[in-house]
Amino acid sequence: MSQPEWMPDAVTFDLDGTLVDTAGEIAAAVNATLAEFDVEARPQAEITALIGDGLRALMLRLMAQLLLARPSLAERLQPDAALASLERHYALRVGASARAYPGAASTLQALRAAGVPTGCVTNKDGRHARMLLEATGLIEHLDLVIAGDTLPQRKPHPSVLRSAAARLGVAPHRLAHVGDSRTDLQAARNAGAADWAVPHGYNGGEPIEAAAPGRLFDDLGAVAAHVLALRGHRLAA
Ligand SMILES: O=C(O)COP(=O)(O)O
Ligand SMILES: [Mg+2]
Repeated sequence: MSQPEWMPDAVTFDLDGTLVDTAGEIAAAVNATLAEFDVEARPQAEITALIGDGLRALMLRLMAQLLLARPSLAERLQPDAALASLERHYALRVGASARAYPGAASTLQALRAAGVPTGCVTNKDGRHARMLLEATGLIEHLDLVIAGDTLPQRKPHPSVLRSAAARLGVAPHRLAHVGDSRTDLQAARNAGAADWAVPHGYNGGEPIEAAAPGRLFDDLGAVAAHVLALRGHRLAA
């Protein structure tokens, strides 16, 4: 007799690039910051490729790239001032143009209706994450939000998804985490959770296939369809 397929008891989702397409407003905030320091705008793709470890990390990496190419920019692009400016510009825009990916709300809803708790685990700061989840209406379909400043560590540290699992009342190996980036897959593997992915996100500008996800879904709707089919199978047996 064949083994029944592994089925999660809870599912967590990454935010940027997984539940919500935030790249446009992040790039707009970054370019508004650069303009304030008299630095020319960068292409959206260059900024998008830096999303994944939080806003501060994004800006510091972008500045390192810019300063490498043009050391003289150091005179006017100071890290503390640039980070403070980005915080202001992003706070003005967060949730304004970001859109939930197709199927985000219905997927969360369907999972919960089937008795599978849902969470959002992001490296974004909590205040920004909450604003986005409220603006997109996803917050009401989530049992848990863990942001980049909720715990002492952030993804991919093993404690993050272990803590998510504990708060959702399941063992880490009963959790599936769905993400758009290598960081998410690593966070899942480090915690002993399933490393699932969707292809529509950012992942440093590289296809997520290169990071060998345990399971790659075409879209968010396919995640719910998969879990519900497994549960139906299990319930019917
Ligand atoms: O804000 C970021 O850079 C990353 O956020 P994410 O963990 O939701 O992808
Ligand atoms: Mg992401």
